[in-house]
Amino acid sequence: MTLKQMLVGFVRRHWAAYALAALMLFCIALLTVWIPRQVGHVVDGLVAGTLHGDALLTQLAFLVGCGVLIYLLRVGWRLALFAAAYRLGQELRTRLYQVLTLQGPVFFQAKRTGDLMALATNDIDAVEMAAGEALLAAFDGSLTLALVLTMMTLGIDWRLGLAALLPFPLMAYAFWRISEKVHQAWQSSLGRFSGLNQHVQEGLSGVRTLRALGLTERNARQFSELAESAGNASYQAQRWEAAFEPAVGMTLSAALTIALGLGAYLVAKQELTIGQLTAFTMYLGQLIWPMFAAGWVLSLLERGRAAWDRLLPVLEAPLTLSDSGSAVPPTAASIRFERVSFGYALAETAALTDISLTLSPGQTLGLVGPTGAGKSTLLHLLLRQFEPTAGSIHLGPHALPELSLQALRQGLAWVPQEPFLFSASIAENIALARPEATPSEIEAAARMAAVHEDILRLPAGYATEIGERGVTLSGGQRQRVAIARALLSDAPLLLLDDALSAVDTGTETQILEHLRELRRSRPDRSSLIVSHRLSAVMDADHIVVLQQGRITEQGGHAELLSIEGGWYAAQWRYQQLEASIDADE
Ligand SMILES: Nc1ncnc2c1ncn2[C@@H]1O[C@H](COP(=O)(O)OP(=O)(O)OP(=O)(O)O)[C@@H](O)[C@H]1O
Repeated sequence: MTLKQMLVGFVRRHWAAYALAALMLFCIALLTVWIPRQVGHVVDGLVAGTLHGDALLTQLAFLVGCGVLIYLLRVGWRLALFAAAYRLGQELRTRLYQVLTLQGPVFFQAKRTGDLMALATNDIDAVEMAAGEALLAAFDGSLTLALVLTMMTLGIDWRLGLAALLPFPLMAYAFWRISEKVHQAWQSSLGRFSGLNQHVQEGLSGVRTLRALGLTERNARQFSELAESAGNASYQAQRWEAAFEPAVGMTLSAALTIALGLGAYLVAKQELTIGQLTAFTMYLGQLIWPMFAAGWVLSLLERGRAAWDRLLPVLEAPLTLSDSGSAVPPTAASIRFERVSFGYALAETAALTDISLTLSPGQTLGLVGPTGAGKSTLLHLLLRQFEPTAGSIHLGPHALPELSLQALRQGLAWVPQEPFLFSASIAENIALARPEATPSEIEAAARMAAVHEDILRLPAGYATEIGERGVTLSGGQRQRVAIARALLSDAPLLLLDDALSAVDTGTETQILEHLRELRRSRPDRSSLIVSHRLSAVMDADHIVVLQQGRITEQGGHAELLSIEGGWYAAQWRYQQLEASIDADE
């Protein structure tokens, strides 16, 4: 879809606002062309000595009244128009946001956050301007041009009108060449602004790391270079836009010279009155606005087109995951992986190979293995962030694609390795998946996640603001807030991805004990616990060891310990030794 098609569709949907603005502009244009004609009559009346006294005052009052009316109508059309244009900005932003929330990680791996933010702000603003200012200025300019030309040629003298138009084709050619350059310059400017945005976003997110590594100066230098390059690109675009002005000025000066020369000749031949020549030169002056409007409209449209060319591929990008399932998710969670394999797009080796495993309702499955073994990847497949390249995954009786993504994700309470907390109160962060939860339910979840006492020590307890504008929580506290969030949701399957790595072993034992109690009271709930620390999974009903994407050992804790030379047994001994050294210290 081109910018033009999109704008036509939008104007059709909001035709009433555009029609109202156009009607007001039409009245303005009529009044505007009527004024010089009236001034011409007044001048001729004064020259002939037929206009004086009350009649003269009435005429002048009439002219002032017209001026006030034009002013009011101008305010009116801008209000009507901008209300419509803002609606386009809002529609596009909502559409972009919806697209982004539906896309999977594959999409975000290929896109930079700074770019996406620039699209949602700068680029949509540019399209909004094209739908607002540009469309109406185009209408206003064309209307004024048509009326002024009619008055000049039919109302005054057609020979003078045609002669004054002689320089205009040259101006049209200049406009065409300049608008090409403006388009290229805006394309480059919007792209560089995106790069600048990306730099700011990364710089602010990683400001502590940059400071710790002593890289702030280098980063500031890079920023300054990017800012200069973005500034230059924008300046270049403005320079080309500025070229419209001299083109208008030169054309009008040439037209005025021709009009005055020929006009003087016609006056001398008494084929034109001085009043008519005065009115004609006033009309020529009125052509300034349509000419400027043309330059302005062209530059706004070119900027809008450059922004639309960047927005459209994102708005129309196919979803990286199909979402056509309609099955109802089961209330009791069981999972089944059947010969599942998966490789990341750019990776040379498979992240998971031939994985088969089962988790029954009410049971706990432990997933362990060395770093990079594929544990998180297995959870990502379960969350349908990626599709397996072979095999299938079932939640209850349904293969995952049979469920809608929304239904699937509502059935899973996932605590990632690095949970994200929003800039909101602790209570709101815990109640994210169930905003209607009562304070006592939130507190019960926090107690189960062993974070209640920590929260009470914060300045405003559960109402304490966290995130960028509030207090910063420790890694372990963040993990426990995220666990409380997961426990508060009604999802029957709890997925902990190394979610206890930052808490001490005492707290870990406490949380695991609470989880066991929860399972006894809700036997339909199951858990999948990924952990580096084997103590977190030793009581699980079944433990699976992953190494280099394959299952190498599985069974109960005791069974795995008895495997001679096995990874689990060796790791258990090592971790026990480590714990006893820690205890001695
Ligand atoms: N988005 C990605 N793109 C490409 N390769 C990836 C991606 N995410 C993970 N990998 C690779 O897939 C393999 C498995 O990674 P995964 O994160 O699942 O391991 P893990 O067992 O969870 O590791 P850890 O215990 O360190 O969290 C690793 O080799 C990793 O480098």
